[in-house]
Amino acid sequence: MLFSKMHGLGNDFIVIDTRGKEDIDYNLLAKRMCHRHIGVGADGLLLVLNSDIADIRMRIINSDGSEAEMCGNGIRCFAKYVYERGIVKATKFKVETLAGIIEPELFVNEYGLVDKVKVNMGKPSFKRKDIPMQGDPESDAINTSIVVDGNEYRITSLLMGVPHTILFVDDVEKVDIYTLGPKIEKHEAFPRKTNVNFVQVIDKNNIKVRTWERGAGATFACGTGSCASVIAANLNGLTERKANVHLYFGTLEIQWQDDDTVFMTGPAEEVFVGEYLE
Ligand SMILES: N[C@H](CCC[C@H](N)C(=O)O)C(=O)O
Repeated sequence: MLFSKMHGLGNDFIVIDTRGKEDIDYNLLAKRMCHRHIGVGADGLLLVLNSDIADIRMRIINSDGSEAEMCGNGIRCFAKYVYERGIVKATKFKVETLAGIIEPELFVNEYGLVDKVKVNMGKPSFKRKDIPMQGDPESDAINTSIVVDGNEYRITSLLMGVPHTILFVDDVEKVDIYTLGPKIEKHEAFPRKTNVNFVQVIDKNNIKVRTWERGAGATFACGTGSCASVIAANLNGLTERKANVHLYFGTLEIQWQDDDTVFMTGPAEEVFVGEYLE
């Protein structure tokens, strides 16, 4: 099976054109191909499929085999993949996902290759029934708290295509993400678990984010998590609605518009193509 290995600021993916190959167990394939030692290695598997309601359809399966509704870094890679292979001809198009229709816009360089993608990520939801999160279904989870191992943590949780929980810290490098991340990811407050973002505010327009992803563990970057982190920082009075998210391999530009729409702009890279032999 032919694949492409891509990444968005170090959040890495295997991309496969699965049009006409729907009879494969992609949850199992994701676990095998994403394995860092006996597979190709990636945070997730992105599938290209036909759509009846948009120009193309994307599925995202985490490295643990669970399927997510959306993937911000992934859709930038996906958009580059389908454009450069002529599967989609336009530089702005609609992608069907489990989180709804997402609209990437490609920036093509002088060689006809995509090096930056601006994505309309849609609108966040703050209601606990949408996140989903325990508590009054109509209430939000802005600046609330949860208890983990007897310790209380201030959090803000919201839905940005997928569930995200944000904690503000003084230094993202000093967070024990491997201990606290999974405990919050699987906390009973979140019926469908949650992605966990540790956020260090630098100033009103700049933050650092370190993410523990639902179904994938610690990643170098998370697109939906970066969007959710800027939204949460603004709601908590810490940043403007437009901010740069500084990550290990570069920066994502996030803008939460007054009409509630979120735009994310950042790079997408293709590293290699290969053939999976299993
Ligand atoms: N890495 C992705 C998020 C994947 C979400 C997935 N981990 C889940 O919610 O199960 C991103 O860039 O937005």
